[in-house]
Amino acid sequence: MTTDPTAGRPAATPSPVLSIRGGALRVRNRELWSGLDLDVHPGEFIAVLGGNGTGKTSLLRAMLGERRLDEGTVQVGGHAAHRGHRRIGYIPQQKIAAPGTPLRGRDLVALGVNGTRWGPPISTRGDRERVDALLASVGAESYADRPLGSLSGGEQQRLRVAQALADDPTLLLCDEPLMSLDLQHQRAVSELIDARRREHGTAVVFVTHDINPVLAIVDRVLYLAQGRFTIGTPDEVLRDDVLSRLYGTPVEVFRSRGRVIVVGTPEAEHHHEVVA
Ligand SMILES: Nc1ncnc2c1ncn2[C@@H]1O[C@H](COP(=O)(O)OP(=O)(O)OP(=O)(O)O)[C@@H](O)[C@H]1O
Repeated sequence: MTTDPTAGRPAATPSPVLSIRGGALRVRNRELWSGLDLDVHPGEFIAVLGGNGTGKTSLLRAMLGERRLDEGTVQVGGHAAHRGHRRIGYIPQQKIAAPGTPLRGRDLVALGVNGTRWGPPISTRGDRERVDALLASVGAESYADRPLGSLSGGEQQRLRVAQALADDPTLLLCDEPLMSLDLQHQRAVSELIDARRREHGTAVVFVTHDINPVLAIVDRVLYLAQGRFTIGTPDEVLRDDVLSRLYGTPVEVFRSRGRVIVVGTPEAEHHHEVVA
């Protein structure tokens, strides 16, 4: 197991945006993981991989200050994580709006701009211009005035990205943002997030079941399994020996046409699906 919080990174890097020391989480007397040290630096893209219930969402909630770690500390920008941090953008696990939802895409993005995510409607000209710029940045102008419930999953997800970028975040937390999107929209949403971190130095923590759509842009992987974890570059982590040690069972990693396929994990056997 790799425990070095800077594993896989070159020396002499700027101060971390996010820093976890000795992190541990437990649910109902079950340890999800412990001893987690992780530094995430400006512009870094960290993928968090792992099967169902390994604590990926709980980890993001600890970064958001919505859940306390059972041990250890989480700092964002040098201060203890707390709720309502203005410089954290959050894309929660996708919820497609019901067909009758009257809220428009423009309103969703405006909620991110006007101070609190659930605050009053915006009114100032500056805010309206900011909403227009955000809508343009995700290519959503043409459907911004339609009710959310009438938009496709990919269109809604672009709007969620725009909302998460509204506060000019230094840290962007994404919880399965590609879930139920087709390949074209997976690529489009990944590119939006990648552009943000390249152009603004936003650090990205990206929870995903499938690393393949973002394999080319991931700097490091935090892989959670069996109450343990490992951290490193995709080449360091996505290997037979490393994952076999992590899972405690023989696991094979195949690479084909730029894709990674992991075979032999308990998740793959139970769900007949590829994990990474
Ligand atoms: N509020 C809660 N109360 C009790 N148990 C919880 C709570 N939130 C999460 N858990 C449990 O903690 C474990 C980790 O949940 P979490 O949602 O973090 O996992 P995950 O890795 O994000 O899973 P998935 O891939 O299925 O979304 C699960 O067993 C879950 O049932």
